[in-house]
Amino acid sequence: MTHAAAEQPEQIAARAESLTKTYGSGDTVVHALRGVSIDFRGGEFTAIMGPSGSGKSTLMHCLAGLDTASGGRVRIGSVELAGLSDKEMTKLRRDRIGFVFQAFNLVPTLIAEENITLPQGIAGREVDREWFDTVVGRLGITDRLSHRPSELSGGQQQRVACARALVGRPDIIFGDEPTGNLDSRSSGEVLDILRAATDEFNQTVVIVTHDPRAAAYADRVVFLADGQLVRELQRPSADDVFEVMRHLDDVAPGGDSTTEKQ
Ligand SMILES: Nc1ncnc2c1ncn2[C@@H]1O[C@H](COP(=O)(O)OP(=O)(O)OP(=O)(O)O)[C@@H](O)[C@H]1O
Repeated sequence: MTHAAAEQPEQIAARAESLTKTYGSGDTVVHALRGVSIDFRGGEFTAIMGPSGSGKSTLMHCLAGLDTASGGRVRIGSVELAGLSDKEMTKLRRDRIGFVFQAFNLVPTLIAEENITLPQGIAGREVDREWFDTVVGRLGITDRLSHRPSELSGGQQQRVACARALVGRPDIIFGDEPTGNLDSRSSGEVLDILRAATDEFNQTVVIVTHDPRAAAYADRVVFLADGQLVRELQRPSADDVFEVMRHLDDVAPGGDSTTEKQ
């Protein structure tokens, strides 16, 4: 089929189509997503930005199969999430997706190394020791591997969570504020390794961030306002991102954000 070939579906790591998400009903209804359509190409690093409450986390959770959309469709690779059973969804998340989410806490009784390799163990896969050493070395946690999470700083725990997401080399990595707890040096280490995941291993990275400097590591920055995609920048500088954010803050919340559409 020439049409399918032209679309090159294997190049799309994740896709949202007309995604809507509504919380509550009646007077308390919240339209967190109002019809979001977006593709994430394989090997691309995307940052999602937007004012507080604009729907960033909701979009990421729906894309990662952690939350169910109210309407529209989500695809990871060529797999449509709506058609999956709970078991299939768990397998897809385990095999294809890495998470660096603040809510995804480390297991308190396991040392850092065990936390990092846990998903591989559950999946019954061998850990690539060379890649493991590279990841923990680049993240600066080699000397913290035998410590439990309670013996690590918040930033170190965050880097352990990042290592856990990277070690299995998933097709796509979702990060919700992956540098949220980190000082600028540690942030740089996390962002460098996410950048390397795309540049060196053709993995796809999607992060939510409030930090224009973090967004400047991405190939593409997309902006949400009031549940809609309103802007997109390719390879922007931190200053470019900051300028757009400032303008979005002016029109949000609930303003006529669609006028921002390009
Ligand atoms: N479980 C929920 N129940 C009701 N409303 C919710 C729920 N989760 C999110 N919302 C609402 O949906 C909207 C989008 O929330 P979301 O967390 O996606 O925004 P965000 O852009 O990630 O915000 P922030 O930058 O503050 O983390 C907000 O108005 C929020 O209050």
